Amino acid sequence: MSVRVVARVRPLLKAEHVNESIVSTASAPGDTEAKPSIIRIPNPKKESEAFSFHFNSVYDQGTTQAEVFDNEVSPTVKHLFKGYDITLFAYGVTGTGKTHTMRGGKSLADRGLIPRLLSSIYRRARRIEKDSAEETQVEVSMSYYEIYNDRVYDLFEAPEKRTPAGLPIRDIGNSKTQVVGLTERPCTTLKEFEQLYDQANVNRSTSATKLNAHSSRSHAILCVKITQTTETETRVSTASAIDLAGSEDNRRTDNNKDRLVESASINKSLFVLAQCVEAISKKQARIPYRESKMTRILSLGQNHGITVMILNLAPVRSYHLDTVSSLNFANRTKKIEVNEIENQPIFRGLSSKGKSDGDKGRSIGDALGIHRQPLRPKNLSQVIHHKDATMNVPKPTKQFSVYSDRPTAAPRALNTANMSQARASALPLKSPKRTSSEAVPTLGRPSKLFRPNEPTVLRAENAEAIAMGKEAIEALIERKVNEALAERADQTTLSNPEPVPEEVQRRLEALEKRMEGQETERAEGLQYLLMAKQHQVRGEDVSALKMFQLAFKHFPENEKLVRKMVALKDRIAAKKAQNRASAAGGVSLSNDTVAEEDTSSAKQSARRRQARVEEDNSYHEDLAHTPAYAEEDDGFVYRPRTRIRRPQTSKRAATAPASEPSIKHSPSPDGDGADSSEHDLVTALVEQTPRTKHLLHIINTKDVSQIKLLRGVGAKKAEAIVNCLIDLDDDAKVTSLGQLGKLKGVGIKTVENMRLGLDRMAV
Ligand SMILES: Nc1ncnc2c1ncn2[C@@H]1O[C@H](COP(=O)(O)OP(=O)(O)OP(=O)(O)O)[C@@H](O)[C@H]1O
Repeated sequence: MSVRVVARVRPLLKAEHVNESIVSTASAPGDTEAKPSIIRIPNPKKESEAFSFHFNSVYDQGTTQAEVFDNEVSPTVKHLFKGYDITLFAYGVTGTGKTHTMRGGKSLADRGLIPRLLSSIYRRARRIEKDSAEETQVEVSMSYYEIYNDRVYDLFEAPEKRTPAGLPIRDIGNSKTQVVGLTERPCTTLKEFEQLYDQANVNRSTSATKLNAHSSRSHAILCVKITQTTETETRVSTASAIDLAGSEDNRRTDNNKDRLVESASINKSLFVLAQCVEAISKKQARIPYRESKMTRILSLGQNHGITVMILNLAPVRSYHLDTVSSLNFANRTKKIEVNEIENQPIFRGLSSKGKSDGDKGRSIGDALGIHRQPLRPKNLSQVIHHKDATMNVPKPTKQFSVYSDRPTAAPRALNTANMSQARASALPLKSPKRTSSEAVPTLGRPSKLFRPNEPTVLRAENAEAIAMGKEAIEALIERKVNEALAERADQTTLSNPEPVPEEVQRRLEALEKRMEGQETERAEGLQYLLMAKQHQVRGEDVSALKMFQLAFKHFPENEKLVRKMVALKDRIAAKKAQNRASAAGGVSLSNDTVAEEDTSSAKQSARRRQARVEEDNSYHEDLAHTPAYAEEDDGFVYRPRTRIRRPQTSKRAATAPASEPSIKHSPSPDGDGADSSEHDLVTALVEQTPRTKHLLHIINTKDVSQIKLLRGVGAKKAEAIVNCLIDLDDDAKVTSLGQLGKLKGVGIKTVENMRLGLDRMAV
C-alpha cells in the first residue's frame, strides 16, 4: 500500500489577510462534500490557471485537531496493536502548522495528534487488558530525539549535557536504523507520558525566525513502543511521530548566521528527502537515504507498516512558490509503496508453568537454535486499508521460527530506571553467518541461524581477509559491524552468546568511529556549501566566498571548489574596481552614457546571477546531493547547462595599473584589509597544487616562447600576456590564477585550459 498523504491548510494568522488567501480545497468526483480530496492553487506563472493536486484527503482551514485525528490516526491504532509499525510525519514549509498538528496547544481542543494518539493507545491497552482478564499486559515506553544540524540528540538529555557530536545511528538490518545510546522511558499512564513529553520538548531546538516566532530548528522523532505480553508470547510494535523542521527560503527569513546554519541543515535534509522520494518514484536503483540522518531514520518506502504523511500548507500568497513545491513533493510521495508487514510475536516459551527458572523465557526458536526469521517479502505481506477498518485478509501463516525486530520486553515488571541502550551495557556480540544452504527457499532469503562454531568462522574470515585488498577488508568489517549491531539489537533472544575476538572488536569500534567522523565532516562541509550558495543567490559574494573557504576544509581535493573561489574572488575584485571606476568617472559621463551603462550592467549582473546558479549546479557532479532548491519543484524545473563562466573581468582592472596595485606588491587585488585575509587564503589554496605553481612560474618568466606553448594560448596571446605584465611593472609577478585570469585577453576559461594542458607538458 502507498504512503497515505493528506493535506491540511492552516487558518489565516493574525497578520494575514483574507484577500491573500490562494489555497482552497475542492471535491473530486466521488468525494462526499464533507471529505474533499483536492487542493487548488493558482499557477504562479499564470494566475488565471489553477493547479489541482489530488490527495487521499484534504482538510481546509476550519478543520479541528479532533477531525484530523479521528480520520487519519485513530484508525491506525488497532493495527498498531496487531503488530504493525506506524509512522506519522508532518511535512511543510516553516510556519505552516506542523508542530501545531503534531503537538498542538495546551487546551483540550487544541491537543495535537501525538497526545491524542497516546490517549488512544492507553485506552485500547486498558481494554485489551480488561478483555483478556489481565492475561495480556501492555507496556508503553517512549524515546524522543531530535536531529539538529544533522546530529542526533536525545531529547531526554538537557542541551548542556549533550555530547556535541550527537548519538550515532546504526543500521540494524531490514532497512531499520537504531539510535545508539538513546534513552527509553516507560510511561504507564497518559499523564506520565505528557509529563515526559513536555519536559523533553523543552530541550527541543526552537527559535524565533521572521516566519515563525517558535520555529522548530530540528526534526523531532517520537517513538512509542508498545509491548504486549501474554503467557506465551511478546509482541512489539512502534508508533513513530515525526515533526519535521520546515524548509525555509532564506531570502524571506532574515536569518542570522546561526539560524542560517540550522536552515542550511534543515533544507539539506529536506532536499535529500525530496531526492529520495523522487528516486523511489522513478524506481531508481540508488535511493540516497544515507545522505542525511533524517532520511536514514525515516527510511521512507523502506520502512514497514503504515505510513501517513500530513502535508501542512499555509493558505496565503507569500508562500505561493513554497506551497507549490511542497505540493509537488507530496504528489510524488503518495506514489511510494510501503510494505505493510506486521512484527511477528516472540514466543516466550511453551509455557513458563512447570518449567525451571532457567528455562523461563526460552523461546521455541531458542530451543531449536533459531533466532531470527527474516521479514516476509512484499508479496507475502498483508495489505491493509486502514480507513476501511477491515482486516478481512487472512493473516499469513506464521513461520515456525519467529521474528521480531525489537528486543523482547522484560516480562511484566517495568524497569523504571533509564532503559538506555548505551554501548557500554552491550552484551558480548556474536556474528552469525549465513550460507546459501541455510536459505529458506520459499522466502527467497537466508535465515540467520545460530552457529555454535562462530569464532572459528570469524577467525577463518580474518585469515581470508589478510589475503584481501584494503577495500575488501573494509567491506568485510562493515558487514561485521552491521551483523554485530543487528545481533546487539536482538541480544535478549540470544542464547549462549559467543564473544567476538578482542582484536576484531577493537577494529570494529575503530571503523565505526571513523565512519561516523567522516559522515559528520562531510555533512558540515555540505552545510557550508549550501550557505555559500544561499549567499550567492542573494548576491553576497564576500560571505559566499567565506563559506566556500570553510567548505574547502572539508573537501580539500575539490578543484571545482577552488575554481569557484577564484572566480568569486575575481568577481568581488571586479565589482570593487567597477565601483571605484564609476565613483571616479561617473561625473563626467553624459546622461545617455549613464543610462546605457546601467542597462548593460543590469544585463551583466543578470548574466552573472545566471552563471552563478549554473556554477552551483555544475558542482553537483563532484559533490553529489548538494541541495539545489530550484530543482526541487517539478513545476518549475531549472535545468542548467554545465559550463564554466568567464569572469566579468573589469577592463579597467586589466588595463589601469595605477588602480590595480595587487599584481605588483600586494596579494590582495582589493587592497582591503578585511578582504586580504580571504584573498591570502584563496591564494594559498590555489598555490597549493604543483600544477598551479608551475603555470604561474611559466607566466612569470615573461618568455613568449614558453608561454605560447601553454594550451589555448598561442603566440599572439602569449605576447599580449607578456606585454600586459611589462606594462604593469618590470617586476610584476602573477601570484594566483585569479590574477592571471584578469590579465587582458585571458579570462578564467583560458587559465583553466592552460592549467589542464600542463598535464601534457613536462612539469
Ligand atoms: N490548524 C491551526 N489552527 C490554529 N493555528 C494554527 C494552525 N496551524 C498552525 N497554526 C499557527 O500557525 C503558527 C505556525 O505554526 P507551527 O509553529 O506549528 O508551524 P511549523 O510548520 O511547525 O513551523 P516550523 O517549521 O518553523 O517549526 C503557530 O502560531 C500556530 O499556532
